[in-house]
Amino acid sequence: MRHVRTITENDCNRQAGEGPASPSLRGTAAPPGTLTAVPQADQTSPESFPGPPRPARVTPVPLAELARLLDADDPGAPVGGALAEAGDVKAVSVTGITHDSRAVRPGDVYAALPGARLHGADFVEQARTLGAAAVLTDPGGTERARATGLPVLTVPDPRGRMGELAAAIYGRPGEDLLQIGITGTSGKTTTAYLVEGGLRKAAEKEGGLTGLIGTVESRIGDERIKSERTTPEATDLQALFAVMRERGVGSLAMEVSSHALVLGRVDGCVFDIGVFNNLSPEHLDFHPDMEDYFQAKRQLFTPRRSRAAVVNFDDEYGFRLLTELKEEGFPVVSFSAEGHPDADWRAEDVELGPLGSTFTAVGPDGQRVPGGVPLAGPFNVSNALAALTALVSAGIDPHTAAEGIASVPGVPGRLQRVDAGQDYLAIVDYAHKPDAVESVLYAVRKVTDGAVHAVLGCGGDRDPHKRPAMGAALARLSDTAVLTSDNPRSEDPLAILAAMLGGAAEVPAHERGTVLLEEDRAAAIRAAVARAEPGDSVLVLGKGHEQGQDIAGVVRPFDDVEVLREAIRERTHSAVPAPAASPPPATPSSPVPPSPPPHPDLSTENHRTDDQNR
Ligand SMILES: CC(=O)N[C@H]1[C@@H](OP(=O)(O)OP(=O)(O)OC[C@H]2O[C@@H](n3ccc(=O)[nH]c3=O)[C@H](O)[C@@H]2O)O[C@H](CO)[C@@H](O)[C@@H]1O[C@H](C)C(=O)N[C@@H](C)C(=O)N[C@H](CCC(=O)O)C(=O)O
Ligand SMILES: Nc1ncnc2c1ncn2[C@@H]1O[C@H](COP(=O)(O)OP(=O)(O)OP(=O)(O)O)[C@@H](O)[C@H]1O
Ligand SMILES: N[C@H](CCC[C@H](N)C(=O)O)C(=O)O
Repeated sequence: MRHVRTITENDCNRQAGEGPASPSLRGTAAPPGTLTAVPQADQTSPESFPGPPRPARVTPVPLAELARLLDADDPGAPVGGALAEAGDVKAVSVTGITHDSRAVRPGDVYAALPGARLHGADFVEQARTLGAAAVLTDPGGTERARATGLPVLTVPDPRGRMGELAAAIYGRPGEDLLQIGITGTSGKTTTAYLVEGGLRKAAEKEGGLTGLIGTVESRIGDERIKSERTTPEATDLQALFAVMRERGVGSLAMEVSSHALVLGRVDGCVFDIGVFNNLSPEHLDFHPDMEDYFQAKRQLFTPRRSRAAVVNFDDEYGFRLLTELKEEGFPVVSFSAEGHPDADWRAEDVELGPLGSTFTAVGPDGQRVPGGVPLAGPFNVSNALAALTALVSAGIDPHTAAEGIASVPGVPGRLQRVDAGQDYLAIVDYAHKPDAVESVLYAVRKVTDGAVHAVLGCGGDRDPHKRPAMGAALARLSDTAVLTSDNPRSEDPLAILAAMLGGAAEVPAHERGTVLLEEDRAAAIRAAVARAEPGDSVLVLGKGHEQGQDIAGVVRPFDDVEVLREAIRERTHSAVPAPAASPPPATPSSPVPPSPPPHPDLSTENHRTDDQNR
């Protein structure tokens, strides 16, 4: 597959012991929860253009038409309007658009955007060299753009216009796709996979391919492409829609982050269904407060962005959204995994298991649909019910939807089991915010007879406010809490650890497990594995599917699944018995604060209430 960073046919993309690499995620022998993540973040074929995929065929659009589009919608554009800035536009036509000078292809509009760190206008020369046909920019970039000799379209807010322009250049591809967009602090990726499972099942019956766009990967049918971020920038998103349409995709599930809504990445899209999962503290470096964060997500549920809403009745912010949407007369359907009778769809007869759960989805007309989800934890019942409600709202038969959801083989890095023949549970999960850490620890506690040993770090250059709460959650809810590094990025890993430890120390000593500090993530994982006994659980949290660790701007290969598997094998082969029931001595790399008795006692007598062990 050219021009696309594809991972479908890579041998790394399968589990040990599986058969030959399959182009499909379907039909593999892997048990639930073991789907692998994309293996190489930067895989490109030598002859391909850098950057995300583009459609093979685009009908050239005269630049004058684009200039008119901008002027028509923006009579207030400065210096005589966009058209006046565009020079001799009659001779120029356009076949693509990008906001990244490095990804320019011949015939593109290069959108030179003002950013928080840089101005895209500083890269116009590179764009010209690579064959840009024109530049879209703001007044601050006009002069630099003109110096290239290219036609220049100037508007006050080019980021705000880029999406509609991209949609116009690629022939409004989103209009030909059934689109389900999912937002919320936690569960977007999982729900998107589950929705795609339902869409696939429907497509098997009705024809066509399905698509997926999200944090881990994008999928065009069975082809898997590494993602750069949760929601692509508008230029890349519209191109991806066009590729999907070109290859016969009829429906797609997509994650919509709050960044995407604020930064115009989904401009030019109207989702058939917008799904709201939940809201809890996260990204408070980007959003000044929770209200701003809620309002950002709220934008998805306006006629400009969605035709109908599916909302979590059980979530505090979900309930507020539901109430507001009903008052506004916006079409909305609610769901409740807790079985609230006022919700349109609710879960009954929920049976939670270590590998997944079953439930009955009860609909507004009393219909009863047997459902299942191949991932453990009550929150995944909620994600599955969200998916089912969205699929039904999009017109898919509920039984087909439920069948498709239950047949999803797993979600990379989400409650992903690692099995190297050990007699304890080992799990990799992407929990990297307080609410998710708590949810996953509660879920694993429920299915663990013995002790829970959990490893967690916090990402650098990301919301610092969540660090103490994450440290506290780990200390409170695990028997061994190993605090370690995530992606420190430009920050001092020890400073991040100090903030986590501060939170852990706030938990009264009798309510917390043994707290260990180990800056080196692989060593931290080994430390957790070293403490595991039969019937225990080892959890490695925060990085999930990620394939690298960013330390001081250098990304080294690091895959929690592989490191955990290796640690388990090492321990099995060295046959070292689990350490005796006393904490290891404090060393410079493990300055352990005063800790309670070790886990055999903790698991039963850690003074936790039933509620805490819920
Ligand atoms: C806050 C945020 O999201 N910022 C994004 C934004 O940055 P920015 O506007 O400040 O851009 P900048 O770095 O100053 O650069 C200015 C312009 O120069 C361009 N440029 C820059 C260098 C160059 O060589 N050539 C070039 O053309 C850039 O493409 C950009 O258009 O536009 C950039 C270009 O697309 C993004 O890379 C950048 O994402 C940053 C790196 C990021 O980390 N974003 C994360 C937080 C994010 O978006 N996360 C959410 C997930 C949230 C969740 O659900 O957990 C997501 O949707 O992924
Ligand atoms: N509905 C939920 N409620 C609470 N926690 C959840 C829920 N769904 C998933 N989680 C937890 O959050 C983690 C991230 O889940 P997932 O990737 O599905 O969410 P996300 O919204 O896409 O996250 P992100 O925005 O950080 O990429 C999971 O690994 C799990 O620990
Ligand atoms: N979408 C999230 C992912 C965080 C994952 C975690 N491993 C980290 O690096 O902080 C972000 O970019 O903030």
